This record gives sequence, structure tokens and C-alpha cells, in this order.
Amino acid sequence: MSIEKELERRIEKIKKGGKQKYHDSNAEKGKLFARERIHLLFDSHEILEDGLFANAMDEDLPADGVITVTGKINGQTVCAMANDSTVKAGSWGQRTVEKILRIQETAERLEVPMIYLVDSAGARITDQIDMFPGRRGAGRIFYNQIKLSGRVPQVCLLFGPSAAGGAYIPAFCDIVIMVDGNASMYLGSPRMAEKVIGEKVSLEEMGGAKMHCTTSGVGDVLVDTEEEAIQFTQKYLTYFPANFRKKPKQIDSVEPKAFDKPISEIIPENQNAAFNMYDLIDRTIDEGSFYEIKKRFAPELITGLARVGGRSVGIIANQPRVKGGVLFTDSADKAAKFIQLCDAFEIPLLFLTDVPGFMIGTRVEKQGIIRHGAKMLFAMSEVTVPKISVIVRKAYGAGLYAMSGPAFDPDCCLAFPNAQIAVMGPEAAVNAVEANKIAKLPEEERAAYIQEKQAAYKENIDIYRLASEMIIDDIIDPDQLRQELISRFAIYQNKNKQFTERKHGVYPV
Ligand SMILES: CCC(=O)SCCNC(=O)CCNC(=O)[C@H](O)C(C)(C)COP(=O)(O)OP(=O)(O)OC[C@H]1O[C@@H](n2cnc3c(N)ncnc32)[C@H](O)[C@@H]1OP(=O)(O)O
Repeated sequence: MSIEKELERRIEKIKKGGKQKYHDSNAEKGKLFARERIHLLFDSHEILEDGLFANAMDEDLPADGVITVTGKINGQTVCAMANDSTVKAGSWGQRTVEKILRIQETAERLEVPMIYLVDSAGARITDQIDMFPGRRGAGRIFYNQIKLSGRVPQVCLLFGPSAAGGAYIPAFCDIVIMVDGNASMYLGSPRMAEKVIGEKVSLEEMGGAKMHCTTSGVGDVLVDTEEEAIQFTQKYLTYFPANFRKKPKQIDSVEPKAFDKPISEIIPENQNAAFNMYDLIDRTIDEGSFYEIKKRFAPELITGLARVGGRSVGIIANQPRVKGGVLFTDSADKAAKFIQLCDAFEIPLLFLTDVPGFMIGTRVEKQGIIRHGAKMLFAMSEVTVPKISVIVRKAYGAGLYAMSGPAFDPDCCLAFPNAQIAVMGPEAAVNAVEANKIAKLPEEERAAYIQEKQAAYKENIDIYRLASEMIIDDIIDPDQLRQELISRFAIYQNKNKQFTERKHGVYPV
């Protein structure tokens, strides 16, 4: 056989991956082969693969259980690793770890995004001395991820299991996209949980995609198919620069479609009546540009990427339709991570505020709402990207602060004409201050007294008064919001800000 034919034969064998029975069982579950995933994700065929021959001389293995490549997505260079679950369930042997480390280090050198296509049984138990404890052992994968965090975008597409140590790869990524039904992550499998702590639980309950995208918050985006996960990733990357030194690309602005009702007609005057914040977002951003992150987790707060006038913008918005838009421990965590993500990659922030404050009560106090709320304030304060705060309706208590109120150095704080900024709403405030007096009044006089005090309180917190005292920068017509934002983000784009000089803060984690 010629040298060329021999090379071809070897490559063909390696590229087939593991045993046919594992290809078949994957296909039955609707799972693609790792190489198909790579081809769908990357532009055409400009894919460079290093380490193809790793483990190919091993008698027990057809090749290694991970494929590592560099190529282009949307014309931008990107590095990726893809577990091949047909080889020892995608578990990490010594070469697997070495290959992952090498591709991470390439991403670091080139300063380009790093994508993890995960479908893995975690550490290869049979090879543990070679791959687990050492300086270049599996722990180094996480060390590298932490080093890359904020330098280049890191995306995890979870197609299958991500068992035990493997579950930390998603945990250190900026975003985790999970395929419903197949993706899972857990530190201990249901079998292990039953044995060790006597808990009987299904895989879905323990670490399924729905659970992680709605309850634990480790998953960010739930999709039905692998193709959807890949398309989401391709679109997601368009909002980001290749690394922290660059700015996201500005593209052509696309006007939102015509709506029957303008913003001014969708926001009820009654501060307690719910409206759908998505309706306001749709009327403000470029048509079809909203990319929501953590849609199912803590939905009382909306976080998502969008474009305004062609520019990438990160939106943090209270949702009055869910739990009245009150902030909880999970919503605060959700905001903190999203704010850090946008700030790391020069994506300006837009806060759309309609918030009654943080939740109160023993349940949330025991969950540490003070600590979680502090994380949100910490992240929001530290950002150096442009940040615009819009008080859509109410901004009460620490809710005002968390949503980048005036004290937190937004580039501007704007308000709609019906907005209210206050320590608390009129009902709660009158109750707090006047409760003793009200209790002493005859029953028939109470309602009128409360009404009078509430009216006086409302006058005191009138938004025009706050504007006249320069607490807010401007009161704007809600129907002019989009134009106002386009102008302001354009002006603020060259902002030069350092938060403060220090090694790093002491985070309230
Ligand atoms: C840093 C600390 C860690 O990460 S400790 C890692 C601990 N990992 C685990 O406990 C996961 C164990 N594996 C599993 O639960 C299953 O294999 C999962 C991931 C659910 C996949 O199931 P399934 O698709 O049915 O595959 P399977 O079990 O038939 O295995 C296929 C072949 O792969 C092997 N395999 C599997 N996991 C490992 C592993 N962690 N280390 C070494 N080998 C592993 C199986 O033995 C099997 O091999 P073979 O093809 O029969 O030769």
C-alpha cells in the first residue's frame, strides 16, 4: 500500500470513532456524531484538527475520546473541543485531557472564543493516575477555563451527560445550552445518590436539562434539538467580539415592526397593574434581535442580548407580570452573572426598571437574600461599559439601587412621566409611618386619612420634582425611547472608565 493510501486508511479509521453499537444507540436518542456537530457548527470546511492521531496506536481504542479543532464561525476564528461519546462514553483519558488543555491554550494564544461540545462520562476511572491528580491532570482544564473567563467568550453546548468532574466545564462557561431529553449534569449519578445518601431519584430530576434551566440555573438555554443548540451558538457569537480587547461588531440597524399600540399605551398608570415587559423590549430594539438568556430561570427578571441601532446591548429588565417583578435570590444571581458577561466583552447595558424592591420574609432571609442582592449591586457597580438606566414605572427601595439607580454611576438615568422613585410605595410608606396614628382613629375616619396621606406622599415623590432636583437626568416620552437610546449609546461608546484601583474586590459570593 502506498504511503498516501496508508495515511488515508488510518485517518478514515480514526474518523469513524468508537464501536458501531454506540453510534446506533446515539442515533436512537437523536444524538449526532461529534464530527457531524463540528461540521454543522463551523463555516464550510475550514476546520483544522490537531491531535487526530492521539491514542490511535492504543489497542483498546480507535482514537481519543475528544476531537479538538480550530476553524471559523461567522467568519471569526474559534477553537472547539467535542467529546466523542462512542469512545468510552466520552470519558477523559490522559490524552483527552492533554488535547483539551492544548486547544484551550491555543484559544488563549489566539485570543479567540472557546467552544465546548460536551457529551462525557467525566474522568476515565480506569486511567485515573494518568489523568486525574497531576499538574496537567483534569483539574487543569478548569484552571484554564477560569483563566480564559472574561478574556474570550466560552460557550458550552451540552448534548449528553456531563458527569461528576465533567460538570464543571459547563459551570465555568459564560453560557450553557442544553438539549432537552439528552443533556444532563450532576456531581453524583442517581445510582451513586441512592447508594451513598439513600435518595431515589430519576436522572431528569437529578440533573436533567429542564431542571438545570429552570431551577438550579446552571443551564441557560433549553433547546429541543442539537441543530437548535448549534444555531443558537452561531447567533450568540455575533453579539460578541473575539476577546476582551475588542468591541462587538456594529451591524445595520433594523427598525422594529409597526405595532398597534405604542409604548405609551401598553404601560398601565396603576403602578400595581401588570404589563408585559417583553412588549416594551420589542418596541425598543432592532427587529428580531432579542436573544434571551436564562428565560426559564427567575423569570421575574429578564436578561438578554439585543441590538439597538445595530449595536450589541445587554438588557436587564424587571417583568411585572411575574411575581410583580420583585427581586429574589435567583433573580439577583441571574443579573450579576449577565452583567459580568456583558461588561467583560464591552457590551453596553440597558436597565429597564419597574421594581417594587427585593422580596422580604423569613424564607428569603434564610436563603441569604441580602448576600445575593449584594452580588447584583457589586456586579452592576463595577461595570465600565456604558450603562443606561430607564425608570419605566416604579423603582422602590434597594430595587432602585440594584437596577443601576443614580447613585451607581449610570451614564444617564431617564424616567417615563408616570415613574415613581421612592424608599417604598405609598401604601407601604403610609402604613410604616402612620400605623400608630391610624390605629387610634375611629374606624370611619381611617380610609379618608390614609387616602390623604398617600396623596401627599405621591406628591412628594413626583418624578418632575426629582427631575427638578437633578436626581434623574431627563423625563422622556416613552414613544421616543428607542431613538433616545440609539443617540445615547452612540455618544457613550467611547467612554473611558476605570472603576477603581485595586487587585480585586472581596465579592459577596
Ligand atoms: C473528576 C472526577 C470525575 O469526573 S469521576 C467520573 C465519574 N464518572 C461517572 O461516574 C460516570 C460513569 N458513566 C456513566 O454513568 C455512563 O457511562 C454514562 C455517562 C451515563 C453513559 O452511559 P452509556 O451511554 O450507557 O455508556 P456505557 O455506560 O455503556 O459506557 C460505554 C463505555 O464507556 C465506558 N465508561 C463509561 N464511563 C466511564 C468512565 N467514567 N471511565 C471509564 N470508562 C467509562 C464503559 O465501561 C463502556 O466501555 P466499553 O465500550 O464497554 O469498553
